[in-house]
Amino acid sequence: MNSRLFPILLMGIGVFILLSQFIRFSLTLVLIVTALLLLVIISYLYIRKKKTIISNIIQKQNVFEISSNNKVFTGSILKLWGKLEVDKGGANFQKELESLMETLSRRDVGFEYYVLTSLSKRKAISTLIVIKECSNCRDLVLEEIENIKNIANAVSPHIHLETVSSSERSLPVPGTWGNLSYAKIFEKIIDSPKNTFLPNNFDIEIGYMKTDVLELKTGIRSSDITRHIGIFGTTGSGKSTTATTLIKSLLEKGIYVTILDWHGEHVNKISRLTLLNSENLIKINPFKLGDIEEIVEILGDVLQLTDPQRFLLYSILIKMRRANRFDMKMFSSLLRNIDETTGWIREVKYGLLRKAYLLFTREARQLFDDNNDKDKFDVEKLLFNTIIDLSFIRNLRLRKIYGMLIIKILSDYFMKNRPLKTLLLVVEEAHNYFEKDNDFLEKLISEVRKFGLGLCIISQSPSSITEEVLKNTNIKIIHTIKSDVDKRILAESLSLSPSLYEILDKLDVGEALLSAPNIKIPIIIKIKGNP
Ligand SMILES: Nc1ncnc2c1ncn2[C@@H]1O[C@H](COP(=O)(O)OP(=O)(O)OP(=O)(O)O)[C@@H](O)[C@H]1O
Repeated sequence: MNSRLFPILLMGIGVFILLSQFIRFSLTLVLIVTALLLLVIISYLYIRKKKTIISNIIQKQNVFEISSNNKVFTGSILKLWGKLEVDKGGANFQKELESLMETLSRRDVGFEYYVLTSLSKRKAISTLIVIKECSNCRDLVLEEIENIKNIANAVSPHIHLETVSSSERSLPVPGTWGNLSYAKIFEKIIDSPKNTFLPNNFDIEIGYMKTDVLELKTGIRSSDITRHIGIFGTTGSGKSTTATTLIKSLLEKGIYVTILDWHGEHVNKISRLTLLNSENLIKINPFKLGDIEEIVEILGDVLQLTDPQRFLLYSILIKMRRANRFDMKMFSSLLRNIDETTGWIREVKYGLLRKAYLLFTREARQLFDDNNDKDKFDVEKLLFNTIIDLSFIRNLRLRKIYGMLIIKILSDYFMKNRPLKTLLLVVEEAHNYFEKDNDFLEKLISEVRKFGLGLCIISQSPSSITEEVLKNTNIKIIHTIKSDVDKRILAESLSLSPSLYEILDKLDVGEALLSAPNIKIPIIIKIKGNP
């Protein structure tokens, strides 16, 4: 019991005895009054004891002194910083902090240590509070701070301790709140996107996004795939794996996929897709396919024809249509029989013959020569859900022509038939097709979206792809990019913030920057590995 209770009790009893000389009290009244008196005194003392009264806080030279219930506590506060040495990353701050706390907890020098974390305005700061019950002991506290800094140097070399100077803001002293356990983190800006930016409206899951506290599944909307997809990244950064993850998710949703596989990378990776290669190749007759101008555009681009040579090619194709003959022999004979009325025509004719010679080679005939005059084939049956392995076509220009003709067949089919189905045409090594301004491809990419055909353009060299095509890929999945030109072009097309631009060449394999219509700002995600 409190030492002040006895004098007060004695005083109360004395007053009562004095009064009892003048007034006659009954015994019961005496007992009741005494009990009440005792109750009041005990309650008063109990309430007084429960209250913690901080009467004074003084801060001087980064050392504070707190007077609380007639006791004095002296201490200091140190801010925790993570130090990263350039070119020597890999510091595990959390582990180092734990070693520091463990070492401090073994110290028996009368100090107490608290790690206190404040969270405000998307910023978290952790501090180490060093405190001891003592008065007039600033020097002792300063000495202990020096000791702690030396300990930190030894056991947690990447943690820097900085004394916090006084501020206008007052916070409750931890001890007054009981034995709380505090989180341990360093000062950092929490850069996780605000709730409104989180990509939660997706139905095609492709990976997850890491925030400071959790991993959030993330993806794109299947309804956006006709707005075209671009997957970019340096060799080995994870492009094909990302495409495979995406394709498998799309197939599960009932969306059709056709892969134009330049290097045969996808062969055997997706069992649900039929493989087309040299064994079961579909022969295509380029002279028979739709719009003559587009055929001239495709052949002219690959064979690098001059404008007069394109014109000559155009006139030959018109003649083939009129004669209703589309075989290579007819093409060859019409070309050879062009009147050499002027030297200029002769020059153009032999220039075209020289360049078109590629179309008469054995390899070309295996791909294009279609003598049986069949002008229709079942596009859905033959081309939907297939991997077209182009790697067996040795001549790269023939490979490109064949790939472009497949793109044309599919786009014509969607535009003419509007099949109420959605197909994603995956174009691996897309810079081989979209490398220069090509009216056919530019027109195609802006038009086909309305008809249910989406393109997924995969390339390690976005700077080689025409700007129009890059602009038209509304979903971009960008793996690490090392070349400055490529980084700049992608950053400009997405108006990236300087911090995201800096990250572009530092992403790990499988990590990517995702920009899509279902998210407000680009985010860094980890793509699911091959499911
Ligand atoms: N999301 C991922 N998770 C785990 N591993 C991955 C991931 N993405 C890629 N990898 C690994 O990285 C390697 C290269 O991946 P991938 O072939 O997809 O890269 P790429 O960019 O297509 O390369 P290239 O341009 O040479 O074709 C593979 O061995 C793959 O296992």
